[in-house]
Amino acid sequence: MIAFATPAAFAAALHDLPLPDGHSRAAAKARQAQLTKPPGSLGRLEDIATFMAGWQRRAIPTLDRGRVVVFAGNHGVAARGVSAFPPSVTAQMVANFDRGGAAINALAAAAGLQLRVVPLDLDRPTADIVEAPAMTEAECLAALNAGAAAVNPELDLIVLGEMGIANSTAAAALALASFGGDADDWVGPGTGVEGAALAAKRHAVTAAMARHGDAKGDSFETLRRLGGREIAAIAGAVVAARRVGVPVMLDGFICTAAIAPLAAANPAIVDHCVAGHVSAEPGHRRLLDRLSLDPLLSLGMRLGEGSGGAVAACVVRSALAAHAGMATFAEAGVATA
Ligand SMILES: O=C(O)c1ccc[n+]([C@@H]2O[C@H](COP(=O)([O-])O)[C@@H](O)[C@H]2O)c1
Ligand SMILES: Cc1cc2nc[nH]c2cc1C
Repeated sequence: MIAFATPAAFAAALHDLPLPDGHSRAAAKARQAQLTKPPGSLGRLEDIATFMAGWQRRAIPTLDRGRVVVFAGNHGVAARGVSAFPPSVTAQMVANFDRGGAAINALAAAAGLQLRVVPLDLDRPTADIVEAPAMTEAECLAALNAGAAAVNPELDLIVLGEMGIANSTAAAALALASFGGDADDWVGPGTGVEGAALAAKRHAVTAAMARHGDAKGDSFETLRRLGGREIAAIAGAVVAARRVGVPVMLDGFICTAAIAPLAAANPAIVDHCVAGHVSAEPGHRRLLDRLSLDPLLSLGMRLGEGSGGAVAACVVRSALAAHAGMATFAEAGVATA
């Protein structure tokens, strides 16, 4: 299992990243060319099969062991009135996940994925990022390692999700620190703020950036100062998954923002990741563009909790079913072009 002992060890894990297996990719591509369809006619499904083959290191990849992991955390910046909901909702939704009543329970089951929920110190919110670093070094390392611990090397796919009232403020700050621009480029309604609350959110992101902006260029420090526990856990999970060769399905704006500081340090960190969807949060499209990620779906979703990633996993399942199950031209006796 992967663990990061120090901030320097985390930074080092972002370099010399493992590559997909070229032979398995080539074998999958060759198989696609032999299946009974005009070449390329399954479009993106063909690319998904090849992608999964490379990371799973086999010509015929599977989705028998897929897992959704939802990390939850609370945020001190919530006290600034930047969310439409009170922070108590984070723990209440975790209880709802545990009872099976949330969207992700239904969507993970529909996608044939196991669901794991990881609450991270919910009764100890991170510090308000306008006033102080969100986390201490030890807290940030613990969160990164909680993420890494959720990655079983035997998984065929891991779908990452989050729950945390006010975390779209932290996500906007991370995107700003990683890719520049101004607060307006990255701040949006989140759970549904408008008017004075939206202005408070914009102000919080601008002020947090003024305080912590000198950390940009250092992915650990950026996560520690501007992120949150569930966000750092996603970052840790993405790095750990890469080191053990497990492909990752990303969810919405917050989930994607978690890897923005990593991609700023090494853009190749996204190579084992698929963007499940583009959420309705306006900054998400911009962030995906900066990461050169092309989302599979655009459904107007903005829920988080891994929901968009779980729906997109159904597309992966379809891609792999066609790849494994179709006959070749030779097997079916169908004439080639
Ligand atoms: O995934 C998204 O793109 C997304 C967009 C807006 C809101 N959310 C969810 O809503 C919460 C963050 O919104 P907020 O307004 O509390 O910052 C958090 O629990 C997220 O999972 C998620
Ligand atoms: C009810 C609710 C459910 C959520 N799931 C993810 N983020 C959420 C935010 C709220 C407010």
